[in-house]
Amino acid sequence: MKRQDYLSWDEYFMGIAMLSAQRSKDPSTQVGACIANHDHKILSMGYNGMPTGCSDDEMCWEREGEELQTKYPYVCHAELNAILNNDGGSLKGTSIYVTLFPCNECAKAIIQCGIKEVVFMQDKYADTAGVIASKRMFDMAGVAYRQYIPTEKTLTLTF
Ligand SMILES: Nc1ccn([C@H]2C[C@H](O)[C@@H](COP(=O)(O)O)O2)c(=O)n1
Ligand SMILES: [Zn+2]
Repeated sequence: MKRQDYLSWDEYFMGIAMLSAQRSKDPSTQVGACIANHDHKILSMGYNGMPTGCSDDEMCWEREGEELQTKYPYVCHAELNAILNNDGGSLKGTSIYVTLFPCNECAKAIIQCGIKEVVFMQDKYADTAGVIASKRMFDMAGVAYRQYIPTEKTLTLTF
């Protein structure tokens, strides 16, 4: 008889997004994303981080203060990194698994590259204009979004 406690596709793709988030150097919010197609193939992954060539050690990671001294103008979001990390093939009709609901800038990129489904874990910025705008754009553009339903399964990774 086959194993019964294997990961579902949702658990697998969200698990990859969660693992990717652990690469983030952001001290307050680590976000991961994983893009998969209808054949359950993973096409790309990403996490929030500074652009290539912009040193993680030299850039600011502050949330507050003079804008140019915060992380916000510089950090590349997990979803955008996952889209840009894709190796040239089409992302049309794919699903993006992301640990935090996409902001409006990532929502535009998600729509423009043809991703058709967003599966998110947290929505802690649901009340912000950015996330409200994302949902408005997804609704208009026919991008489905659904919250990942936690399964309480625990997986221990020992490195
Ligand atoms: N959907 C999102 C939303 C945010 N991020 C990144 C941008 C920042 O690095 C961090 C948020 O920081 P906070 O304001 O919570 O201190 O998360 C992302 O990658 N994707
Ligand atoms: Zn974003």
